[in-house]
Amino acid sequence: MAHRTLEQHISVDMTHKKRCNETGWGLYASTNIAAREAIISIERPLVISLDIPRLKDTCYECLGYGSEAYRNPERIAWEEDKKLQVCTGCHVVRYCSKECQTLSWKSVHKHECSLFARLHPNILPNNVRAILQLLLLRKANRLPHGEWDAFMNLESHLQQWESRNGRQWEDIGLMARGTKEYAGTDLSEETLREVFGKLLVNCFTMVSPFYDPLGLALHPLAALVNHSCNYNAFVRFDTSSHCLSVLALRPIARDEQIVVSYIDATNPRHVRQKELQDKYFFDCACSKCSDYVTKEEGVPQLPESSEHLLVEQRAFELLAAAQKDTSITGPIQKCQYGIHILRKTGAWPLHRQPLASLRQQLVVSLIAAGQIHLAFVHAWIQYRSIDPKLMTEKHHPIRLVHLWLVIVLLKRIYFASFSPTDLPIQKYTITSNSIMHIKLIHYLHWALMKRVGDDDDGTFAQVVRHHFIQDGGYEKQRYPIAKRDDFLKEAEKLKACTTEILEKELVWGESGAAA
Ligand SMILES: C[S@@+](CC[C@H](N)C(=O)[O-])C[C@H]1O[C@@H](n2cnc3c(N)ncnc32)[C@H](O)[C@@H]1O
Repeated sequence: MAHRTLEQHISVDMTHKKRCNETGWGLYASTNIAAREAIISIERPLVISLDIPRLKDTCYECLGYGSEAYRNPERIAWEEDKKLQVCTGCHVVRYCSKECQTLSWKSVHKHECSLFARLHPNILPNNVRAILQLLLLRKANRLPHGEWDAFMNLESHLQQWESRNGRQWEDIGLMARGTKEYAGTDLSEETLREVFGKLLVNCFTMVSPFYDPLGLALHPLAALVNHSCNYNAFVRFDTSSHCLSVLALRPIARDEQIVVSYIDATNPRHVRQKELQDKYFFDCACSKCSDYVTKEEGVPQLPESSEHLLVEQRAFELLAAAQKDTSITGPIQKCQYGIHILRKTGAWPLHRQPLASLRQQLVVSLIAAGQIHLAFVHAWIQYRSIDPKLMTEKHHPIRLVHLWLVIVLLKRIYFASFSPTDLPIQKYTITSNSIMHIKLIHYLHWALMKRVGDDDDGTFAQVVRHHFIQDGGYEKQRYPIAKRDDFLKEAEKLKACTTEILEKELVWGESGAAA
């Protein structure tokens, strides 16, 4: 079989590479690039690997969601129901159709299936599966021409991992030893340690078109994009086409460096700096890290007092604990308490972290607990009051996904057969006027359509358009303008409801903030 070259996988590339002392190699715009334009598009990155929980509810080939995914509240945004069939060879990976299974078998799975079967019921972590796949394809001479060499030229920070001599260095050693045994490769353990170092430093978190984390992905060209907390580009995955793209967030001038954010850039400066040093071995010197106060967000980069620092630390701990908690009420309580202790200080505007992340986690946890009405109110606060401060571009992909979530929740409320149990929502319930409710959904969907634009052919844009057409959106498009007064009344109701819920966060009763 003829091998595809590195270039054949790259359908768009508007960059050239340059090296500088501080940041190593980086990618620069080779022409003026408009906001939202694709800078790089790569069909089938060199490596993609699903997280262990996602192997159960995600098709191993097209990465579409199976029906199991509905139990995962983060995936509320995707409304596609597929029954997945497990591979009868290994009992590890699943497919939504025979076609997907055949494609996957031919391209990768036949090389790894018997190994997965041998280890079953144990499943290797995603980074080990990623490297095994790479080595097995290399051994079978099935890697696209040039990609192995390009991968081996990437930064590994191996010496720094070694001199830090921490837990991660131990893990790198263990993974290298295990992989050598499983893949039967001619590469030495030293080279395999280097291979793992390269994976850790250069992979992206692979997300669905709705930004649900799915696993990891790596491609040697995209790996050359450097970091800035004040980024001008973002990474997107269109799962069904396996396309990894880097898109411009704002206009980028010719010869300007393309920079994405490796981390959550909305976090406080000291948290960002620590994460970048821990995972990528550098001190960020971007414009956002150099300012004492972040101009756009208007919040101090460092907590103002030791008391605030302690509260911030506690709130971050509560956030991490809520993310891990698999019970129904536990994560809700943790988020609400974290929100309460931050807001009680009087120093945390709604968009200051980790307050914003606690609210986002609260939305996810409330959906999991079936408290759709309350989840909607918090999602609404996030979309209206928090996102515009944290992400100034109206078309920022996370803002669009949050708006989509608001629409999906409003739809769920409309079709829900139950009434809200939460008192403030009962008082102002937005379902009281069902015609208005439908119009609000349509109005927001229309606003989202405008922000997505007509020329975006990504999966997210396609799903948004598909649902708009299915709901008869184009015929109804005049409603919002004709009934502006009704909308204002509805907006007042929503505002009163959010104000009451926000006030309650300042009080901590025996059964929590919402008591
Ligand atoms: C994914 S690689 C990016 C390509 C890399 N510059 C190279 O030469 O291969 C990540 C590494 O690039 C470097 N890097 C990325 N962004 C940086 C920044 N803003 N300042 C300093 N170094 C940076 C760090 O060494 C980091 O571990």
